[in-house]
Amino acid sequence: MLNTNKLGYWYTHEEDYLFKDVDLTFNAGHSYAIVGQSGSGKTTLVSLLAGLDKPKSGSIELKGKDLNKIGLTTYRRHDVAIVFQAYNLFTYMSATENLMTAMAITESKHKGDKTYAQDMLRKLGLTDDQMKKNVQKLSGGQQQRVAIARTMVCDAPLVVADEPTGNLDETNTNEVIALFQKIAHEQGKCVIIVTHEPDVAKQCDGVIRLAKREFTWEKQPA
Ligand SMILES: Nc1ncnc2c1ncn2[C@@H]1O[C@H](COP(=O)(O)OP(=O)(O)OP(=O)(O)O)[C@@H](O)[C@H]1O
Repeated sequence: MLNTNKLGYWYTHEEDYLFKDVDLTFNAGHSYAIVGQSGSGKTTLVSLLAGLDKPKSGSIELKGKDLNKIGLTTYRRHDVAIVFQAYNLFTYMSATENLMTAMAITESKHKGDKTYAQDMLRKLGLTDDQMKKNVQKLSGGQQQRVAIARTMVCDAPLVVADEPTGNLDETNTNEVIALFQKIAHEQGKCVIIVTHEPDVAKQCDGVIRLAKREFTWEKQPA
């Protein structure tokens, strides 16, 4: 699905690189955790994988095609769905409206289908009353569920999440991770999650650790 070829990144000088010559492969139908100490470059890596920034060296390919050839705007609109710690929902809209907007922007095949959006929110545990409310009136766990539902109604084959459980308690964390597993195993998407939490990493099919400027596989999907 997605692979990096000799990927490298640095912010100021090349000699202060965060990582270099990184070759990683991410497959459809699996979830992956990216772990490593604070400041090691995890967020930077997923920003590149999500097409939010360009590599300084090497390249990233989706199904064998360089992201630069696809075009980062097209890639972000059609191929990747992003979940942030801070939810990044449209705060002046309801949960249903957030999903409807995402489907419209990404040209999802379910564009305009309100029942589909509501069914997805229901599946993720939101009540009819909650999905009509302005999202700011929902709890953190409920807002993160809306953000995840948003990735599920879009057709993007790739889901990238940066600390998606950072603001959640243990129960909500477990539920959110179970949802990511469903997205990978039942919808056949490729899910990549940056996390500080060992319990979250443990539940993913693959674990990649960034240390000493190198990414290494701690666990590879079966
Ligand atoms: N825009 C920027 N300009 C310069 N340096 C930056 C910028 N963004 C991040 N950095 C530096 O790059 C390094 C890697 O940052 P990054 O956020 O990718 O790490 P991380 O592993 O995700 O950290 P954390 O676990 O704390 O979120 C850090 O030392 C950070 O200070």
